[in-house]
Amino acid sequence: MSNSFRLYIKNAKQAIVVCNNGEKFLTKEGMKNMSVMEDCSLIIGKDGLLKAVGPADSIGFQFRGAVFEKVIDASGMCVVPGLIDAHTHPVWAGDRVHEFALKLAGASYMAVHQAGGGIHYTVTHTRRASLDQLLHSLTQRLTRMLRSGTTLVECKSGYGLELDTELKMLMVIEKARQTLDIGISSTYCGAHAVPKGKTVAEATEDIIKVHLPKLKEKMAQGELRVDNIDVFCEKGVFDLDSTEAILQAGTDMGLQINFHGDELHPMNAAQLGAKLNALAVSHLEEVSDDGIAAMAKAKTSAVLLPTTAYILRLPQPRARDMLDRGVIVALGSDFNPNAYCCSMPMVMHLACVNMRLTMNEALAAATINAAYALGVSRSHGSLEVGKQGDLLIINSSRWEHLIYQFGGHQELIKYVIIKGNIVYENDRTMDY
Ligand SMILES: N=CN[C@@H](CCC(=O)O)C(=O)O
Ligand SMILES: [Zn+2]
Repeated sequence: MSNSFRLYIKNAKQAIVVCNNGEKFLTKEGMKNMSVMEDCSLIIGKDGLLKAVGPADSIGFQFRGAVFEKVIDASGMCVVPGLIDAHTHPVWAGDRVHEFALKLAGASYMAVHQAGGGIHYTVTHTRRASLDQLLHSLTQRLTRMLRSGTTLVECKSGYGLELDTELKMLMVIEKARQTLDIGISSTYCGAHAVPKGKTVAEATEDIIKVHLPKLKEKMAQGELRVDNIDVFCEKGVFDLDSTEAILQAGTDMGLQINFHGDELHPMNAAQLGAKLNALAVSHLEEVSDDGIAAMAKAKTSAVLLPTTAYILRLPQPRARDMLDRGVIVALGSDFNPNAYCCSMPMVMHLACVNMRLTMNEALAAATINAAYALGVSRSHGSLEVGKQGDLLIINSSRWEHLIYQFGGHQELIKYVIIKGNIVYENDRTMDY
């Protein structure tokens, strides 16, 4: 075995490894007993994978004489896995700050959408934008996410609604994947709204007969990598039958299902997700008891989005009922022009206060369970030997400060590390 490694992090006060038995996800009990090590060191190899995680003394002894490209003395600091954001819409042009004012004055999300604003407004601007413009703004947004501790992010298309713009968005995501440090899971979301001038049936047919075959061709040629398929299943958008047809066509071409459901109206989307073996259904503010039971049984994870319920003043998703019944709960920022939030620490804080998650539950939901929602919990989501060396070093002697200090992550996160490389070092941390 080689005696030369990429990174040695020594003497951390705490390392929150999250789980240590190769679990693919955690449900309520596992989240409660999340694995925390005191006085710990970690080693990451030149392949970017974790080689050792354990007591500082024994790691020091075991690796005496080894050569490290970089050593970080983490005395008094904490190590947590890189955060995983399981739901974002980060590729778009044209902000909607004017609509924020309308919503503050009482307009509902759907009233704005049906009046031609909302997603339609963003579609108009995104269709006009060049690939380079979209890539520039995406890069800035993903950089903000990275500096807030996100090391893997799901990125959706969905502001094109016609083939060329959907492909342009997916190509922008692909270029970001190839050039940026942050990990990306790419999602085709051509069924994000029914385009103006088309019926639901026409839009569904266009997606199944035109968009998906083209996507399949580009994926086969190695031009694009797409991991997931998404539909906005909602009253006045895509109904349950058209949602099922689109998701089934996506799964037939090898995409993982991860879709918007039961957000503004109860749609039985959770049951549909369970029936189709979806990896995840997002939102779920209006999920029924039967939907919760079906998701628990099928191991379809619930991606909860605290910013959406907060900004739109929706009822909170019933996170406690989901946890009590064994649903795999994950978190996402839902970054989009309606919910402009790049920070998973703030998302975790909102999940704790508004959805009544414990801090342990919030961290598990933003790490191992978000990895599960994206189908990557074999390689991501915990600090276990053999997994990718993605982690944060926090300038605090207790990890919970990352959640407790609302908005304080900018002064707390000292290092963001991906595959053992320091991708962000923050000189402005303060340890109180
Ligand atoms: N609900 C549908 N999609 C997004 C909002 C997109 C938008 O308003 O631009 C969401 O998840 O919140
Ligand atoms: Zn969304």
